[in-house]
Amino acid sequence: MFVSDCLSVNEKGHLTISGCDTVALAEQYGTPLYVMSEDKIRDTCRRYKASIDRYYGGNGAPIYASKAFSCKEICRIVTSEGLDLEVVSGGELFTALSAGVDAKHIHFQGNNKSLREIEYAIESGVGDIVVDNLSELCRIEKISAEKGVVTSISMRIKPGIDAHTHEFIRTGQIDSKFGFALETGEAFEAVREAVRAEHVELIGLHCHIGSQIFDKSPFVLAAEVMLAFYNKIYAELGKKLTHLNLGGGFGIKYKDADAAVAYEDYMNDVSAAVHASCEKYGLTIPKIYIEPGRSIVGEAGITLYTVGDIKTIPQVRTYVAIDGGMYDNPRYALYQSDYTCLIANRADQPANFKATIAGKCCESGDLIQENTMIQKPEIGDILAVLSTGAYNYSMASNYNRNVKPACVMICDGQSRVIIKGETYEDLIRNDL
Ligand SMILES: Cc1ncc(COP(=O)(O)O)c(C=O)c1O
Ligand SMILES: N[C@@H](CCCC[NH3+])C(=O)O
Repeated sequence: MFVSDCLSVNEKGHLTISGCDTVALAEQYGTPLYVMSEDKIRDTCRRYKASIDRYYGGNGAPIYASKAFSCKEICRIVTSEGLDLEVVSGGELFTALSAGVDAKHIHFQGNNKSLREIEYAIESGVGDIVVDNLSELCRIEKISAEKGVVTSISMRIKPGIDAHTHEFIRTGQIDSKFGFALETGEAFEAVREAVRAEHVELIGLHCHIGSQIFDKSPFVLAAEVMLAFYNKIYAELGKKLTHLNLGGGFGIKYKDADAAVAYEDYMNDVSAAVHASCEKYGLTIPKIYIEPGRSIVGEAGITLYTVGDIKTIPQVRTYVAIDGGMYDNPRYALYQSDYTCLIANRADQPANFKATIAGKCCESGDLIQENTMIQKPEIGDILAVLSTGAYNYSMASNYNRNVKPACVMICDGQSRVIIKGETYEDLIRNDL
């Protein structure tokens, strides 16, 4: 009924998340409020881990792409389930290390890592730095030489695959700022450089074709393209790699109509392609990594707001104004992303009222959803936006000097704060 299996309705007609009444949560913690289900996150981690175990005998791991939601508690939860962690900035690395994540299980991505970030990654002993471009390779080589260490690296390859998703969140096609192109020979030359370099050890290849992808075929194609390249490196350079990271990007449900594919199905088809390609080239199956972010936390999260005003413009539309907006969820403003919205305190009622959900920022485009069907709203209602666990908190800002909401985690029917809500004092902390 409600996009995610951790959501339901109780006898009061209130929306629940993993057994907790969302209206009670809004009362206890205030709104806006991010709410995450630990049960759901752990369940998804276990499904991914079981797939790596089933198809590759555990040789490899799922890596949680922490950009989807980076905070200490989520880092602790996913790594306690045996996942590795991907970080893309010094800040995400600091968060992961502060949470106690073993640096060897951290993969450092990014298309323009600063000198400071590279030094920090090397000093911390991260397991794998994923190199995006030649200048970065030179920087890593130089810093490693200065420190007298050999740094493990992978190369980010653009497999030339145009996945069907929003233009801004595609990354694997040739016109992308990320990685080395295969078609032009750039990737091969970069690998040759990496193999020559003395203070880096090239362990593997990485690709990521985009995000929120429902179709299985681009993932299968990417695996085939990457293994052909993996083989070429051995055949022509005599370099045996050991790791292949096939990226993330699996689609989740934002609306009930979204045709999300079960993760096991992706894994089944992709692993069939991996096994077939390895057999074709006579390769030992490398350690296989996948790097999902959205699909681990997305459907596990909701955001609760209070309705503060309802403004009907005759013959035009009705705006339902909430106490949050693009500062806690910029995704509609950025990508016109779909969301399911509902009145949490009347979740059992029919959604027969057409509303545009407006945020409180000083910006006409500050909307969460336009012309969406919800239960007839009243001022003071709790409005829930579903599937907000990924790329909401992590993309939040302080626009208009709004404070970022708290986040509570639900486990076994109990709630606990995992991120405190910001205060006005937090806003001026660094002001001089
Ligand atoms: C390199 C890389 N890995 C992993 C991810 C995670 O993708 P998703 O959250 O769609 O699973 C992304 C984001 O698209 C990415 O850029
Ligand atoms: N931030 C995007 C996805 C980017 C994925 C990271 N490369 C979203 O909200 O959908």
